[in-house]
Amino acid sequence: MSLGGKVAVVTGAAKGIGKAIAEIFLQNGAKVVLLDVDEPAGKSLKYDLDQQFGEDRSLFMKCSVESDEDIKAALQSTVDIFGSIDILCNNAGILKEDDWEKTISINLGGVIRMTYTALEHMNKRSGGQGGVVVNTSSVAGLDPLLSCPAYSATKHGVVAFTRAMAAASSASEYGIRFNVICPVRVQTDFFSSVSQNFGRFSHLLGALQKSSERALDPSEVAECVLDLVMDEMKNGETVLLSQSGKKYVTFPQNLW
Ligand SMILES: NC(=O)C1=CN([C@@H]2O[C@H](COP(=O)(O)OP(=O)(O)OC[C@H]3O[C@@H](n4cnc5c(N)ncnc54)[C@H](O)[C@@H]3O)[C@@H](O)[C@H]2O)C=CC1
Ligand SMILES: CCCCC/C=C\C=C\C(=O)C/C=C\C/C=C\CCCC(=O)O
Repeated sequence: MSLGGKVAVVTGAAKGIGKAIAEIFLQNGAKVVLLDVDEPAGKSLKYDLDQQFGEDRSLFMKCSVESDEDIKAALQSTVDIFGSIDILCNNAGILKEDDWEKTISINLGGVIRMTYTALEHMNKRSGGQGGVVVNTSSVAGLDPLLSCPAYSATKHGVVAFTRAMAAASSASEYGIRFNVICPVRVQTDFFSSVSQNFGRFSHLLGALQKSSERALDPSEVAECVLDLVMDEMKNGETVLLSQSGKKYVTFPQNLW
């Protein structure tokens, strides 16, 4: 799949992993819609990207993945301005164990809300052109972290939702592939304040730390996302991304 002429929507795009995903898509010829709640950071990134790629290659829209209204408006504007949605990256996420309802609403609810609204534009069965969705889970979506049970639950949910949607899309001929990435620690602002966000489990922080292991660079995660977008054979894949590279995760089959 070439990205020339394709339109990608990325949530949590103003910084960190989302920013790296947006950049690699632009480098590969796509148009990119940057969605984020952080308006100053989003506008500043849009300005920088305009200098590198030209003003007509990206849009920034303030959009919370918690808001159906924001999502509907952002995706309709995307189609009105750029003509289609070909790629969706559900990447926005937070970790606040002491506000677990918000953590669930953004990390899992946001993925489901965005996906169902995007389907209205992408689904081949309802006039769309098909495409690909890549969701950002975490290693915590495969191996729960004891210091953040709610965050781990949301990331397990993102893996399950992605796998179920891949199967549902194939069975229903939506023409949309679904894949999920599960990175270990990545060097972003996520970690600069994370130590205050473990709430009642703060005393467990550090129990699993492997300080000798380097954090991944966001660009390494973006390369993995690009592979999953470009390779049309990839559907229903769960990719664990660690310091030793990427590994396609297999799950037990025929359990019932
Ligand atoms: N940094 C890490 O070590 C890892 C991060 N992840 C996941 O990667 C994703 C991105 O994380 P980072 O780039 O590290 O974090 P980050 O904190 O650098 O960036 C997250 C972005 O999401 C935005 N955001 C927050 N709430 C939002 C909402 N309601 N609607 C729209 N945007 C919203 C923020 O404004 C921010 O720009 C998250 O889902 C995170 O759980 C997964 C594994 C490791
Ligand atoms: C400082 C080393 C942390 C290792 C965490 C590895 C992966 C992180 C994945 C994420 O999605 C980020 C989520 C939470 C990580 C923050 C701290 C984890 C601390 C783990 C622990 O000691 O319980």
